[in-house]
Amino acid sequence: MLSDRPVTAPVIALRAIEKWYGTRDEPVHALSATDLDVGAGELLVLLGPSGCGKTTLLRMIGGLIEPTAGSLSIVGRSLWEKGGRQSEALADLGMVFQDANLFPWLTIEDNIALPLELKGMGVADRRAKARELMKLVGIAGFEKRWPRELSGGMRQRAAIARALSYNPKILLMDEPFGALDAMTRDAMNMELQRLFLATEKSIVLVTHSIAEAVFLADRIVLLSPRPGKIDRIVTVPFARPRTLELQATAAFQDIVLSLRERLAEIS
Ligand SMILES: Nc1ncnc2c1ncn2[C@@H]1O[C@H](COP(=O)(O)OP(=O)(O)OP(=O)(O)O)[C@@H](O)[C@H]1O
Repeated sequence: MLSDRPVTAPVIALRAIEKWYGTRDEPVHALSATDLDVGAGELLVLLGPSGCGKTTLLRMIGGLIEPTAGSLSIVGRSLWEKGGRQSEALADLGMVFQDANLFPWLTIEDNIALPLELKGMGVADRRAKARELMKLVGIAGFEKRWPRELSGGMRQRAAIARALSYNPKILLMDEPFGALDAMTRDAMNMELQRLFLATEKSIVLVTHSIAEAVFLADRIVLLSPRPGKIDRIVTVPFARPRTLELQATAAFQDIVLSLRERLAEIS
């Protein structure tokens, strides 16, 4: 059975994208020339051993790091302009990191509304939008709370709501649940799947967890290190919505096991 979300025109297209970091010693070849497409409405997971370039790749897609070579387009528009400036394609991207990075002096709703404030939206409209998003991510009722008053999982929900505030087509997530306990992480995986199905975003997510990758992904891009490059791309065949019970099935465990074996070989 193939995934029920067909991959259509790419919303992210990488062509021969490469990254070298200059350091005091030798330059580091973080990613060798890489081609990759992410389809509209696809959930793509980047998986691989420490140092294989997952974060580098995600940050290049997000316009936070400029590639050393290659081209990168977002919904058909080149992300980088001449002179090292990002183009308007940046508006199609929302980012979520391992740490929620909420401002402690702003209420939850004002944290979520901040990108809209920066775009010049009035206070009533942006708070209404924040409330709508809080309902979507399951934290309605906490509008006037401070970030410190929320659990780690709730703070990550707020960070996701903030990333969705200006309605980007693509969500980029760097180990968004890496700091959460196992039960909260399971709950957040279910929540992310619900959001993914409800909003029809494309998502690129970095994780260290093989089970999380197999549970969430339409396709898993396995990267190998020194220098970082794509080792293989694994299509995950399970229909959505997926339940946590799926993880106990032989079919799920088979994919986890083959990825674990390959990870051990390339680490
Ligand atoms: N700013 C930097 N300057 C120099 N080298 C860097 C820099 N950022 C990353 N690197 C190097 O580039 C390589 C890829 O790093 P990156 O953080 O992208 O890997 P990763 O797969 O995300 O690792 P992890 O799973 O540990 O987070 C590593 O060798 C790392 O040491």
